[in-house]
Amino acid sequence: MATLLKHSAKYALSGRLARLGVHSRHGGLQCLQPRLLPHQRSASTSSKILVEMDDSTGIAVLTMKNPPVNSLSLDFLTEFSISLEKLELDRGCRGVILTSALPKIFSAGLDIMEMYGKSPEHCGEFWKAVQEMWLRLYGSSMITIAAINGSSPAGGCLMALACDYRIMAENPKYSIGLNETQLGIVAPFWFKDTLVNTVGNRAAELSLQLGLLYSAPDALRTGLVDLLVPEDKVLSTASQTMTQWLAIPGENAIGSNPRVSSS
Ligand SMILES: CCC/C=C/C(=O)SCCNC(=O)CCNC(=O)[C@H](O)C(C)(C)COP(=O)([O-])OP(=O)([O-])OC[C@H]1O[C@@H](n2cnc3c(N)ncnc32)[C@H](O)[C@@H]1OP(=O)([O-])[O-]
Repeated sequence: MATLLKHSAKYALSGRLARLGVHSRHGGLQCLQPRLLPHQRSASTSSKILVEMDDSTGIAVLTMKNPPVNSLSLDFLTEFSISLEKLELDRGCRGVILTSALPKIFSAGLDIMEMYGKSPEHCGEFWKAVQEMWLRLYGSSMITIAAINGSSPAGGCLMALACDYRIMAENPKYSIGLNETQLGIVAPFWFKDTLVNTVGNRAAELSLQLGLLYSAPDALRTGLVDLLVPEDKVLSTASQTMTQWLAIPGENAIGSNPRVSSS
């Protein structure tokens, strides 16, 4: 499995590099651009993803900024996979925190406009990009933490589930879950497997069959997320947690991960 994940995650992206520089259809959002200290660098080349690498800690923060709701369009997914691949190849990078620049939304999931009225070729390319995003995150050799600072339905939840650890803002208005059934869609088996691996069989059955969206407290109770913290502490807690994980000697935290080490 590990070999499959790693090899699948490495297939060429160069043909899609041309998509970089395509601007958001919605545009216009003012994202905060933190001032970087000398040991920090912006590794970002993309308009929809901000990557900030701290060389002193080996931690990168990957911030999604695809307004209005961080929907996972083909352009966005391509940029995401390229950004993650670059970090994977950066020997100094050991951990990635995934978060959102948008207020109240982590990610609204797959961009529904990519699935409506498009050619079979476009749908195929889009679907490949969704799978690639999942393969890259789920099979990453870095520690990955989702700092969930807003709602995260469907594909947004999949993204969070593909990380090693999930920290969510304890705002009861935010929800997370694989709600595809409610949309008349059957979640693919790898969505299901990712959920089962996180919450167990029974909770996953209920969750998928009913298309449940969980409030932040319910998500914690179900095991969909690992920790709730006040909204303004999500990112700092993710950094502290990452530091703990990276303190595990050698590659042991990665090596102990059943999904990476099972083959
Ligand atoms: C096949 C395999 C499985 C499928 C997996 C999936 O992920 S399927 C996907 C399953 N995803 C869902 O079921 C999520 C559905 N979305 C929601 O539940 C809510 O939008 C929200 C909670 C994310 C944000 O609530 P809020 O009150 O803060 O914001 P708002 O609601 O006012 O929306 C603002 C604008 O964003 C637009 N837009 C929204 N989502 C999408 C999208 N996915 N894509 C594109 N666009 C989207 C929305 O139309 C509107 O556009 P407008 O009119 O301004 O041009």
